[in-house]
Order: sequence, then structure tokens, then C-alpha cells
Amino acid sequence: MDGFLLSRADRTLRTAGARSRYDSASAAITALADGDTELVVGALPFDPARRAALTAPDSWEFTSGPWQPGQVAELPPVRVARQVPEPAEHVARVGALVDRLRSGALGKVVAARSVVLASETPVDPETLAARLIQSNPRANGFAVDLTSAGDGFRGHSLVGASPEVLISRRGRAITCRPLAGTAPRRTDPAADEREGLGLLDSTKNLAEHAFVTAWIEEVLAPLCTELSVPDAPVLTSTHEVWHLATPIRGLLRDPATDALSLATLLHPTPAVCGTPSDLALAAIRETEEERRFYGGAVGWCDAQGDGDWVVAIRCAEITADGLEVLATAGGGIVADSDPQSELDETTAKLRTLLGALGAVVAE
Ligand SMILES: C=C(O[C@@H]1C=C(C(=O)O)C=C[C@H]1O)C(=O)O
Repeated sequence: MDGFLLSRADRTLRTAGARSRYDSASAAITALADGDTELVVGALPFDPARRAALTAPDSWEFTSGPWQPGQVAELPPVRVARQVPEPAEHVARVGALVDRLRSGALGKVVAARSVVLASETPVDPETLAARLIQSNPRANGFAVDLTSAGDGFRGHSLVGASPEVLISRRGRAITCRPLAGTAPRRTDPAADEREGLGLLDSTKNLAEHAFVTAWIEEVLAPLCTELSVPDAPVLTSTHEVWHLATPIRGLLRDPATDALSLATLLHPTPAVCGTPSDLALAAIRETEEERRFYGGAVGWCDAQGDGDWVVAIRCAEITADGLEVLATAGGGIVADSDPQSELDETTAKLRTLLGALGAVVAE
């Protein structure tokens, strides 16, 4: 695919072509400021030291409501080719992180793992995005061409359905909806409700959540004349999991502060990285395989500075030939995390993508 799609509950952006490509947010911000383009779309990688995949599209269209893809084609069958790392190794990594969290300066770190799916015929990124959006039109569904990030990403795409908004800006008004703290959904309605209410009451999950809201408040407070960060999170859900969410609103001091700049200041939040940020990022670089665009941000920014950026979770990277799909999920680890439950949490989160592809990983 050569375009970009972001489907949100209130509106959808679809673009075609790439008039210019930028591998850094700063280059894209300069292009917007210089009047070289009216719109920039794309993805920021998890690791801010890596190349971004941003483009100035040839054409674009905003429509109201979630994307209506019409008749959606079948996706080809996929099989689990390998897991990276193997589940037992993920459990061991989380165990080692818990030891570090108990003894050191690290307060929270997010641990992620991947499943590589293989297909005999190409998986089409837009078809996968359509399936995800049909299954949950409230999610922030996306499909992004990663070519602008250069070697290793040409023709690759990132497809997902994120429940988490990093930053949205309309004029001076900004909103964020960070998530952190997770519990599984249950098929029995009473058990399901108990899981949700239990999450709202869980000291461990409330602590995981508070690291994220504290970070967002610290970054945004100096930039805002008004900032409202509720004291306690609310419950939200996807088909697969319950989450704690905090709706944050603010008014920018300087109307020139654009959405893409805000995204780069906020990213990576402790929802995907940890606290303190620099130590958590160092621990992730040491422990994990390169995250590429998983855990990054996907969105758009226009020449007025408005834009939407969602956290790149519940997503997968599809290779240029469409034959390999790398799905990744993670979870916040704190000193009292249980490694096996953390593995189960990533399995539940992976189900968003794997379910749309008709694949299963063993519990
Ligand atoms: C990191 C992921 O999700 C994030 C981590 C969460 C948690 O640790 O509870 C919850 C929601 C997201 O902010 C993911 O889905 O891969």
C-alpha cells in the first residue's frame, strides 16, 4: 500500500501517494512550517533514536465516522511460524526485570514479545485494517506505509487497532487518553464484570497507571494554561481486555505548538516504555529485540498544527511481499508483577491481531 489510513470513532483520514518523505519528525515539522506541505502522516518508531516513517501525501480525504470499507475480502490463512522470544524466555525476562524493579531505581518497565505469522499468499494491509475496524469501530484503526523509514522498511506496513490516544489537538484544545492497567475479558458476564471492577480496585494496576498520568502531566503542564488530569482512572474495554483509562484535557499556552511536536515530547510514555523514561528505555534496548514501529505512534499533523496521534499497539508489521506478519504486544511490569500473568496479558492483547487473522497462540 502507498497510503495511510486512520479510522477513529468520529472521523477517518485516508491518503494516497507520497509527494515527500521524512525520516524524522523534525524534518516533517520544518516542511509544515515552511509551507512545503499542508499535511504530514505516518508513524514514529518506538525508539526515538530510530528513523520515523512520515510522508507528505499527494491527496487525502477526511470523512466523518469510522472507515466504511464496504465488502471486505477474505484474508488468507496464516500459521504461527515462531515466537520472539519463546514464551518461556519472555517469562524469564519479566522475572529478571522484577528483580531489577525490586532493587533499583526503575519504577516500571514495559516488556513486549512478538509472534511471527506466515502466509502462503499475501496479507493485504487494508483488508486486515478493514477487518479490525469492522470488529471494533470505536478503536483507532490504522494502516501505514513504512517506506519512509528506509532500509528494512521499504514496502512494509503497520496495521492495527489501538485503543489509546497519545495526543489530539484542535486549535489550542488538546486531549489525551492514556491507558495502563489490564485485566482479561471473561465470557461469563458476571465474571467479566468482576474482572473489570477488580481492575478499578487493584493497587498494582493503579500504580502502573499513575506512572503514565504523572509523566503526561509533567510534559504537558508547562505547555498549558489549563490542564485537567482526573485523580482516578475510569474503566474501558476492547473485545479482549479491560483497561484503566484517564481522559486528560488541556489548553495550549502557545497556539503554535503543533500536534506532531506534542507527540514527540510525550512519546514514549510509561504505557509503552516505563519510569524513569531513560532507565526504562535502556532496559528495553538491553533486554528485547528491536521493537521497530510497535509501541511507537501513528497519526497526522496539518499546517495549522492540528492532528491526532495514537499509540501503536494492538498492531502488526506486514512485510513488502505480504507473506510475513509480525504481531507484538507488551505489558507494564512493576515490582509486584507476576511473570506468568504478564505472559497471559500479552497473549490476550495479541488476540486483537491474531483473531482478525484467524490465528491462535497457545495459552
Ligand atoms: C503495551 C501495550 O499496551 C499498553 C500497556 C498496558 C498495560 O501495561 O496494562 C495497557 C494498555 C497500553 O497502554 C500493548 O498492547 O502492547
